[in-house]
Order: sequence, then C-alpha cells, then structure tokens
Amino acid sequence: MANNQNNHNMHDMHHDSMKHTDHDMSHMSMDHSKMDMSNHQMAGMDHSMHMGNFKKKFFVSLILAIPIILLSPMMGMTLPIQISFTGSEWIVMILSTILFFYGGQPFLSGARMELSQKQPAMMTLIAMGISVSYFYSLYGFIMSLVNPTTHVMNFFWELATLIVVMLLGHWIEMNAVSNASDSLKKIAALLPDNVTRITQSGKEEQVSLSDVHVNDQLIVRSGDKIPADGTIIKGSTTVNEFMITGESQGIVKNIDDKVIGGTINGNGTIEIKVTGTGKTGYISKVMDMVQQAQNEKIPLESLSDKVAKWLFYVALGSGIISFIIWLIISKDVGIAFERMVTVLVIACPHALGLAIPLVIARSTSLAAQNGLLLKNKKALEATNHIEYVFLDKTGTLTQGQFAVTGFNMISDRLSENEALKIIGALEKNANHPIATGIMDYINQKQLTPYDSSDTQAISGVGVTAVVNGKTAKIVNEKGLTDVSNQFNPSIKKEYQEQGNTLSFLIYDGLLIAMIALGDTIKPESKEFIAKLKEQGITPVMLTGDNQQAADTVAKYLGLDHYYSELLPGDKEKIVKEYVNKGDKVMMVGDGVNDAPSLISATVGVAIGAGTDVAIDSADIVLTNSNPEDVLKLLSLAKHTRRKMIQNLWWGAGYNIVAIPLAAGVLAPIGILLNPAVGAVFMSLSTVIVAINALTLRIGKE
Ligand SMILES: Nc1ncnc2c1ncn2[C@@H]1O[C@H](COP(=O)(O)OP(=O)(O)OP(=O)(O)O)[C@@H](O)[C@H]1O
Ligand SMILES: [Cu+]
Ligand SMILES: [Mg+2]
Repeated sequence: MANNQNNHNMHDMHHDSMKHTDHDMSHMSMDHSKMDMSNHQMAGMDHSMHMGNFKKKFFVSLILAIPIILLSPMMGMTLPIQISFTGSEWIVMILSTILFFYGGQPFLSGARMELSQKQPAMMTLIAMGISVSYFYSLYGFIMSLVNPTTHVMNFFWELATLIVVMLLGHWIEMNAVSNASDSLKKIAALLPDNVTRITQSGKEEQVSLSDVHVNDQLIVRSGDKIPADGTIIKGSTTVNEFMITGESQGIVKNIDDKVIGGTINGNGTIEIKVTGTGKTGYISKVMDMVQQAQNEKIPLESLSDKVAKWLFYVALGSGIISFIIWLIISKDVGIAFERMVTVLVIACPHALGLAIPLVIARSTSLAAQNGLLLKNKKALEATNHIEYVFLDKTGTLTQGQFAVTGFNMISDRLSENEALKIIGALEKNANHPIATGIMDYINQKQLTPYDSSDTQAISGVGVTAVVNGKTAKIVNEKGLTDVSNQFNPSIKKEYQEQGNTLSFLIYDGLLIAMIALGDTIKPESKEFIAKLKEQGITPVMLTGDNQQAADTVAKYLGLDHYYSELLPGDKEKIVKEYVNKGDKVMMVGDGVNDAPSLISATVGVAIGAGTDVAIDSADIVLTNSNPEDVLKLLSLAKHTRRKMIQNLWWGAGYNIVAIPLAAGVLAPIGILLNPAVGAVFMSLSTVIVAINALTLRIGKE
C-alpha cells in the first residue's frame, strides 16, 4: 500500500496502521523465535500483514456496497433490479458513511501520514478522490432534503464501488508484492521445529530447535531438513542444497564435511555437530545480506521516486483543470466533481511506487535461488556496464585442489623424510590450497610433522616458521634470494612446462628440496572464458602463481591477457589502474590475496568456497564455486534492468493516456470513464507491473 518514497516512510506507515487495525495473522507461517528476525529484516512480512487487513476490509466493504448500489438511482440509468422506497436514500447515506470511514480508513490514514511528512503522494490522491465524492454526495443529500425540487446529483454508489475496487486493487497488489519476496520467506520457513539431539549419555532426545546450541550433536535422518549448520561427525549422505546454490543435484558429504541448516538430507542418516543456529546460521546471514541490499537505492529508484512526486502535482493540476473546464461546459458541479475524482484516482502513482521495488525483490530472491548473493543492489546495476572481468587463477579458474606431482632433494644435508616433516611443520597451520595439497601428501606417507613456532605467512611468497630451533621456509622462486647453495635448473624444467607450481624448502639458510604441485582447471572455465569474449567483455587473469603456470592455464583457456607473480598489493594496483582510467571492472576471486582488489573493483565477486575475507570484501558472492555463475549474474543484471525500465513505463507512462481519458477528452465521441472504472485502470497498471516483475528470469546466454 505504501509507495516507496523511502523505506523509513514505509516502515513508519506500517507501524502506524498496525496500531490501529486488527490483523489476520493466520496466514503467517513464520515462527519468529526460530530465526530471531525483526519486522525490519523482512519487508515481505510487513506486506503480508497488510494483506490480511485489505482482504477483510474488501469483503466487508463489498457487502456494504451491494445495498448501496441496488438502492441508488444511477444517474438516470434504470437497472432491472433497481429498488428504492421511501426513506431508502437514508439507508444509502448511512451505509456510505460507514463505508467511507471503514473502507476508506487505510487511504485516509495513509494520506495523513504522507501529509505529516510533507510528501503528498498516492494515498493523498486516493484520499482526496474518495473524500471529494463523499462530501459532495453528502452535500447533495442534504440539499435534496432541504429542497426536494433542487436536483443535486449524489454519487454514493460510485463512492462505494470506488472504495471496493481500490481495496481489491491493493489487496491483489500486496499479494503480488509478497509473492515476489516470498522465496526469502520460504528460506526462513525451511527449518524443522523439532530435532533429535544426542545427550551426553548417548541417548536420543527430541528438543525444539530454539533449544539447540553450538556444539550440540544432532541426528538427521534421511529425507529430513538439516536443522542447523554443522559438521558431519558420523555417517555420510548426499545433501540437496538447491535452496542455496540453485543446484538440484545431491552433493556427497562425508565425515568432517560442512552442512548448512535448511538444506535437505538425502539418503543417509548422519550425526552433525552444530556450528551455527538461528542468527549465527548461514541462512540467517544470507537473509541479512539480502535485506541490507534492499535498503539502499539505485539510480532508477530515485528516478521513479521523482516521477511519482511529479505525478502527484500533475494529477492534482489536471484534476482541478478538468473540474473548471467541465464546470464551464456542463454548468453542473456534480459532473465537474466526478471528472476531477476520476482524474485523481486514475493518476494514483501506485504502480510507479512498486515498479522498481518489485523487480528488485524478485531479482534478489531469484539470485539467491541461483547461488548469487547480492550484498549490494548497486552492484547488480553496475554489472550491466562491465568491460573487463579480472579473474584470479587458483580456486577461481582452477579447482584450487593441489596434488603433489614431484618431490626432489637438492641438498643431502637432511633425509627425505626429515625434509618432509619440516615442510609439514610449516604447512600444517597454513590455509593456502598449496598447504592442503602438501599436507595430504605428508599424511599419505604417514609422517608426523615436527612442531613449529612463530609461523608466519609471507604474502605472495610462502611461509616461514621456527622448526627445531632453526628458521625454516617454504617459498616460491621469488623467495630464493638469500640461500647459500644453488640448484640445477634442469630439475624444474619439466614441471614448469606442465604448469606446476614449485615450492622450495629452505632450512637454516640452505636450500633443501623442491616440491612440485599441480592443480586442475575447472571443466567449466574454458567455455566461460569463450562466452565472456562473445559478449564483448575482456577476461584478464591475475595470479600470484609463477609465469609458467599462468601461461599454461591462459593458453589452455584461450585467455589473451594475464598478469602473473603478483603480490596481493599488485592485484589491487592493476585493478585500480583500470578503474582510474574509467574502465568498468569486475574482479572475481576467492583468496586472501584477492580481498583488496575485490574492494577496489567496480564490482567485486567472491567465489563461495573462498576465504571469509574475500567474501566480506565482495559485493556479490557466488555460492557455487562455478565461474560460469558470473554469466548468470550478467544475464540477471541485464534482465533486471530491462524489467525495471518496462515497469517504469507501465507505472508512469500509462498516465499519458489515462489522465486525458479520465479528464474526458474523448467525451465528444461518447467515452467517459466514471471514478470506479478509473480505479480499475489504476489497479490494472499495478497488476501489470507486478506480473511483469514476477516473470523476471535468468536468461540462457
Ligand atoms: N602456504 C604456502 N606454501 C607454499 N607456497 C605458498 C604458500 N602460500 C603462498 N605460496 C606461494 O606464493 C604464491 C602466491 O600465492 P598467492 O596466495 O598470492 O596466490 P595464489 O592464490 O596461489 O594464486 P591466485 O592469485 O591465482 O589465486 C603461490 O603460488 C605459492 O608459490
Ligand atoms: Cu493506487
Ligand atoms: Mg588465490
């Protein structure tokens, strides 16, 4: 019901009418305690509260309107079922008065709100429309009582139909609004009420979800919804994470794998250890993000606000002008008033107020279902103008799952196993994908790493720590500046040609060993690069890895541009250079070393499996680790924009035709709308806008 002049406005209004009206809450399936959400976090909820309100008012008003219509003499027309008797005009007047105050109440208090904020808008227009009809009719009624021979027309029946149609229109519309933001609600309603917890003594107990805490152990049977975020401690299964990633295929999960509350457990029974529930849970965080995104304004929205404001004055002006002209032509105040009311009603910029928000609501929830989390609304808009996509290599274009492909001793000071134990000591606490690959290798050999202290990452180079009292380092070639011995370059040649990443162990200033690791390119990456190029977007790879490895990947993927051996600062510098030149740049990355450049880019996109820093720095998060989701993002951005512009036309542009029509320019050829028909037109434009928003899809290109 509120047009979105601004969000505060909306909220205030909701609270305002919440105090005054009773709500039908029965349709609300959401349990607040579960997710700990306030009204402000879920715009959709506010709307549905009003729906209850409009629905009831609509039906009551409809019942009141029937006798009014039947008992009213309709401007000379005689209906077959026309009834009137002595005193029946009193019934009409009394029922109309009730209808005006009861059915008109949402519009009247909405208008009061708008006026108190000095922002007259659609509620004011509607309120003016119904007030003019009511008070003029009342005046006509009194006049004909005083002097039965004067013929002052009243249009109580038109008032009645107008209010009924307006209530219906707003009810339908709220329905559409809440459908658009429905998928968020669906996510919230995902969690089961009761869960099975394992007590300390190993027994099973049923508890309600609100009593579950972090570190509790829960049993999730096959087919059940997973009630909280957690780590699997027993069993294995497949999980359907459709709600979060848009990917409907089950994902295999084993012990130590993470599961997300709200997703659906497939064929296995598992025990999980809870890592997050309620507010700390993943879904709750996602909803916060989405909500935040909906709270800022994009340029098209500010435009629609401005147009809506103008429309108010245009409507008021046209209303007054048509009143004057019709008064001159017809010399009948009643007819002139009727024209004015029709103009006021038809111009209600209702559809306009909803044009953009509805598309945004639909677009954000569509995005969430497809594994694209928009942390920032402007980012989606900016995505439309992207010229360059900068891509991190490791973890973005490649799997980021390293396997050791070779291990060569350079010095014979230490044994192979000793060298590996030192490497293990360095890598066991590191979180780089290389570290994970190396640890797998060491574990396979069943070696126990030494203890280490003072572990420190050398960004873009490697790791250093103190092991057995001496300084140990694992570094790439950049880190080989101060070693006392040399190595024969022929040992690295073959590995390098195959695009391996090479790391060297330095212990106590001596170069000890070389370890080569290979990563695999994601199968989707090649097509992704090709499609970006097709769309005229230039892909550029930015990597901290060595030149050879970068070159191999670039050649394979058909990338014409790449930068290698970059330190985190270098990535940011390159991004900034382009941005400062005025280029629109999207950065896609996952690692710690991508975070600064994600912030600097026009649009920063983090790959979901990435590090928290990357996710925090990004504008958009892809929950799947599939780079092709960038294409979905581009498509969504394009379609969203298209729908917004279409909706602006439906919401505002239709007035170009409707206002003159309502004012009666076609009266000479016999077309004259009455206020209720005007209200139908205004509702129609809103419904069109809503349907248009709901049909937003992500394209295939
Ligand atoms: N824990 C580590 N163990 C061994 N080498 C490391 C480690 N961390 C970083 N390095 C070395 O530093 C290089 C750059 O790392 P950095 O994290 O900056 O980039 P990256 O993530 O590997 O590549 P990309 O930028 O494509 O994601 C790596 O290629 C590797 O040679
Ligand atoms: Cu309206
Ligand atoms: Mg990286």
